[in-house]
Amino acid sequence: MRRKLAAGNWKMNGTGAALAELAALAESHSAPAADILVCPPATLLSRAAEAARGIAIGGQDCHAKASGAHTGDLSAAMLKDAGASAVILGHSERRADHGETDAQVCAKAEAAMAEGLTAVICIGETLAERETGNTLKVAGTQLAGSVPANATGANTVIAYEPVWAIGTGKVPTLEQIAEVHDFLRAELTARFGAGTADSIRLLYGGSVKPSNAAEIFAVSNVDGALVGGASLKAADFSPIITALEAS
Ligand SMILES: O=C[C@H](O)COP(=O)(O)O
Repeated sequence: MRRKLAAGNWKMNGTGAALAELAALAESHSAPAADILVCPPATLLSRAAEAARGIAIGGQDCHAKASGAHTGDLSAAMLKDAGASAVILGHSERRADHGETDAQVCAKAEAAMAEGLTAVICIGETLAERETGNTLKVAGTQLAGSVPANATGANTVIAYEPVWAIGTGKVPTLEQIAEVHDFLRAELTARFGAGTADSIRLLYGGSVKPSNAAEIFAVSNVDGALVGGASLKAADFSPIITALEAS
């Protein structure tokens, strides 16, 4: 049985004052029936780890190399040292802004896993790809190229995030979410076998809010959510976590 996961991605939002939201979240969910992960900007990782009290903390990216001349980058070991237990990799914003390829995402995931971090690997189609009927083809290609061969339920989480649903208020139909999540589970089963595939959590991401969370969490093979905007305030993220716990 997969334990549900509510993951928050603060993206490039938040200074020290935002840690009050994390503290409030921890206060409201001291014994959660689902795993909770918050991924703040790297500048807040250490302080977030102190404020989190039971909530896991994650980074939003890491370099594939352990150290070296890579100005501005952070290694998996650095994230771990700052208190992270997970890292988001291959988010569509990084794929778009920094040209990250599936192979690069895979190398980063291998580096994260080698440090004992859980890799939250993001995939998802653009609107043009959906409208041309290529959603599953894109999802399958990204999954195959971005997920390392040593993936397990302990070191890997997959987040399906349609690019057109991120920060737009647009959400796929529940049937569309189910189609992709069922497909991803089948692809993982074909590659890793049922035992491993059944242990890897599949998150949905893209305009998840308190008002739509429960119906999304009822969808086949949805094991939680990767939440952007609605993870910034405890008042928004908390009811999403509660909906997940009840699902
Ligand atoms: O990583 C989170 C996703 O990009 C979703 O963002 P959003 O909830 O603001 O649409």
